[in-house]
Amino acid sequence: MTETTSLGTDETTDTTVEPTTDHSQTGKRSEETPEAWTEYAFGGEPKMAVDGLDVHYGDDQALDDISIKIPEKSVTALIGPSGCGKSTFLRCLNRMNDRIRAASVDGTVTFEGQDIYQDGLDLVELRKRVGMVFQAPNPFPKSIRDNIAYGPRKHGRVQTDLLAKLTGRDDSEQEAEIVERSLKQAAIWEEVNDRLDDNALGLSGGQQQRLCIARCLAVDPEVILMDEPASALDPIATAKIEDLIEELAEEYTVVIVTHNMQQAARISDQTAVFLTGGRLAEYGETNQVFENPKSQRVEDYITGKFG
Ligand SMILES: Nc1ncnc2c1ncn2[C@@H]1O[C@H](COP(=O)(O)OP(=O)(O)OP(=O)(O)O)[C@@H](O)[C@H]1O
Repeated sequence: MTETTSLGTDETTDTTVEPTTDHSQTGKRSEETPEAWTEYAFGGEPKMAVDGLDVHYGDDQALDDISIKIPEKSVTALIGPSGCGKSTFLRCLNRMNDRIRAASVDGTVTFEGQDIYQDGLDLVELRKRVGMVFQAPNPFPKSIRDNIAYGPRKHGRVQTDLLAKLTGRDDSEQEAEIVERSLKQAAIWEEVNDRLDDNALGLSGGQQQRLCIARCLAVDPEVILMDEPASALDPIATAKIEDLIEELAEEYTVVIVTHNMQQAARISDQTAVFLTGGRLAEYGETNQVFENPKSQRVEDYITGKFG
């Protein structure tokens, strides 16, 4: 994830430069993006829908008129060259950009038809329903158990502290169930169930990332946003995360930013390709986007001609 305060065109990633390929044989055009290239007709109501989204950091535009409908219980991959706005887009889905002073967001983002940018929206509730997992695993410097129980305690779902006990309420059993269920869902229970009181920082990087996924699951989200969740991990840990994401998509709506095109092709149901300038070049069913892209620029990007 790029977290900078200055903007500017990086010549090495400037995909606004036309590729040198002769497109006359393919009939694909690279300069325009017809709506048909980004309108993915999947049938049914979208879990989330983004319409005419523009994001600026100060005077610099990071996203330009993005419209996407995200189907539920599936994996949506966001790919594209560095700096094209993938992380910015992801952060718009649970209003994490609100925390960036320079960011201004225009357009509409709905969650099950409800505008998430409407005044007075409960952001804690939104981020509970639309959870996020970051590139670098970021467990709290607490025990494994406390990491998982943190959210349920904060949201008042379980009370296990001294005051609760004094007032006759003790949800320790319920908390233990949430901890076990979340760790099992994140495929890490077997590795940690005998050391739940150990500090989470003692786990390996891959284990820490699955712990962070478990922490996100503990508050029962409906959508899970993942920003390059495996980029800091070795191939074995990455494979575990990929398997886990595919399993999670049976129950949750997953939106993942990845630099790894093979990963996107392996695990996602639909793929959105962003290109420099913060524009959406193509959005559709993953096999179609990778095997028969409508956009020449997307084909050039996927085949490694630039980016
Ligand atoms: N906090 C910020 N303040 C100012 N500009 C930002 C900020 N975050 C991102 N940008 C700028 O917005 C543009 C899009 O950045 P973003 O991180 O969303 O792209 P990305 O596609 O996720 O990049 P990468 O693949 O390198 O993580 C870039 O030009 C970046 O410099």
